Amino acid sequence: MKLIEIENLSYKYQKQNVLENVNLSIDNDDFLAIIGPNGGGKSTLLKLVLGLLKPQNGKVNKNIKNDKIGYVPQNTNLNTDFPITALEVVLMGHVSKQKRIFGYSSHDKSCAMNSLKQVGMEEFANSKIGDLSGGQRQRVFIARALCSTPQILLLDEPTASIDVKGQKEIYELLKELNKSICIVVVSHDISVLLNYAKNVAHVNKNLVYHKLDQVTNNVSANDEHLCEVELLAALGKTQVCCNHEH
Ligand SMILES: Nc1ncnc2c1ncn2[C@@H]1O[C@H](COP(=O)(O)OP(=O)(O)OP(=O)(O)O)[C@@H](O)[C@H]1O
Repeated sequence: MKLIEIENLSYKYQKQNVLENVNLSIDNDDFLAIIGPNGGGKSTLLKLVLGLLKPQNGKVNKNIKNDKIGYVPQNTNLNTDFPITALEVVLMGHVSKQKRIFGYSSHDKSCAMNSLKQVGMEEFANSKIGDLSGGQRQRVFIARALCSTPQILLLDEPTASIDVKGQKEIYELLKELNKSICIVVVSHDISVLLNYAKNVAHVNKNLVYHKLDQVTNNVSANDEHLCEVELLAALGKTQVCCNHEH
């Protein structure tokens, strides 16, 4: 089933064209990697899917309600000194649905504990968010997005500033979640992503789409040094231009 269908989408901030004539279809069981250079328009595309920005040209057709789209934003490592527990962070996933005057119900709390369990963080429920590692903290933010039992989970650079072991753990978690949820990840971790993603969208104003199973014969997914340029070369998009040096 198609969850999202994007047709001829264009977007500009002031006079700067950021996305041009983008087409993309996302199925309910997809694990889609969105890659591309800094400033290429990846986050803007996610915001358009989320409905945070309105298309200026073209359409974003959604076959799901907005509250069934989970979102893990960039830079969740900011403000780690804030005195809040992992459980409280996850409970914030309920806030937009029902504004509560007298705190959270026991049902909210058990849902939040359930989400923490899904990401393997239930034993850290009462830990301060600032006392967790980057990878653990990211799991808590994923748990927060899971509170609304989403059908699709959008993650914007979920493994930025997390060590290699932590990155793999996050992707293993996403692979597990992908058994029942569509996963869309913006990331620069190409070599890690290759082991997990089913499809790749390269966004640099325009969008070029590739089915990843057509690549795995040409590329070793275990190559730690694989970079975006090599991946795109393997995909057949050899006209990519960059200043990359090994
Ligand atoms: N609110 C905004 N107002 C004006 N320009 C913006 C705004 N948000 C983003 N831009 C610009 O739009 C372009 C695309 O930004 P976007 O964040 O979508 O790229 P990105 O591919 O996610 O980049 P990165 O990999 O660095 O996160 C950039 O040139 C950016 O400076």
